Amino acid sequence: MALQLQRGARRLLLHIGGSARAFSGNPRLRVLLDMDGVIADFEGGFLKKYRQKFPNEPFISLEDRRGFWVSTQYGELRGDLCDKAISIWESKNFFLELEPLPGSVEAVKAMATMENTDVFICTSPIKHYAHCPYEKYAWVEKHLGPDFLEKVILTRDKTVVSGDILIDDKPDILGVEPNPSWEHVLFTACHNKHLRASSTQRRLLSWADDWRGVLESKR
Ligand SMILES: Cc1cn([C@H]2C[C@H](OP(=O)(O)O)[C@@H](CO)O2)c(=O)[nH]c1=O
Ligand SMILES: [Mg+2]
Repeated sequence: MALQLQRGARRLLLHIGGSARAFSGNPRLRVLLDMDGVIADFEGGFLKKYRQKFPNEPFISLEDRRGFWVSTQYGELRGDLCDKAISIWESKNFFLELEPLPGSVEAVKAMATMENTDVFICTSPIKHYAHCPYEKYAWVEKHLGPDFLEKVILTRDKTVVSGDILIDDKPDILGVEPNPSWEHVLFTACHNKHLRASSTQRRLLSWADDWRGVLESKR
């Protein structure tokens, strides 16, 4: 009963947004930024390397992408294309060579210098761990600088990480914590742009969108 009341109160505070943090007395805003699809161009990098490796196979243009998992849509196109797609992001240098999404590096650097703001990169490695975790760190060092290595959180479950806001391109972010502390702001990507906005989910359309306004709304 007490636990239920506590959870209810927490949900209410989360519901009224930034004031939950204000009540807690912490003046600092903690921002969690997803990596692939938010600051690094996973979809563009995938399509480029897939077409290079399999020039005679059908492909899905970014315009026609639907659903979060690339391999699912390729598997629907033709069964064997699922494994061909997976072979791309399991290859050495796939994650390292992703281009930054337009404006992302500038925005992340600007955000990190804002007063009362803590920025973390919160990203999930693929389970084929031969290259991905190393390359994610190397990417951060290359594009954001060595100091940012302090800010990398690698986790397969983002619900257990605490923060005020999580900017992420995955529409459903699930894990063991049913009530994560953060508000998920959906970053628009080719695979999610056709989804109908849920009444509670806010979006950031790109890094040209008003990310400063979104952060301010949480203070
Ligand atoms: C397989 C796959 C992974 N990813 C990204 C998401 C995760 O990174 P991030 O958490 O930085 O968005 C990572 C592991 O799944 O690769 C896609 O964006 N699409 C895919 O189809
Ligand atoms: Mg992502």
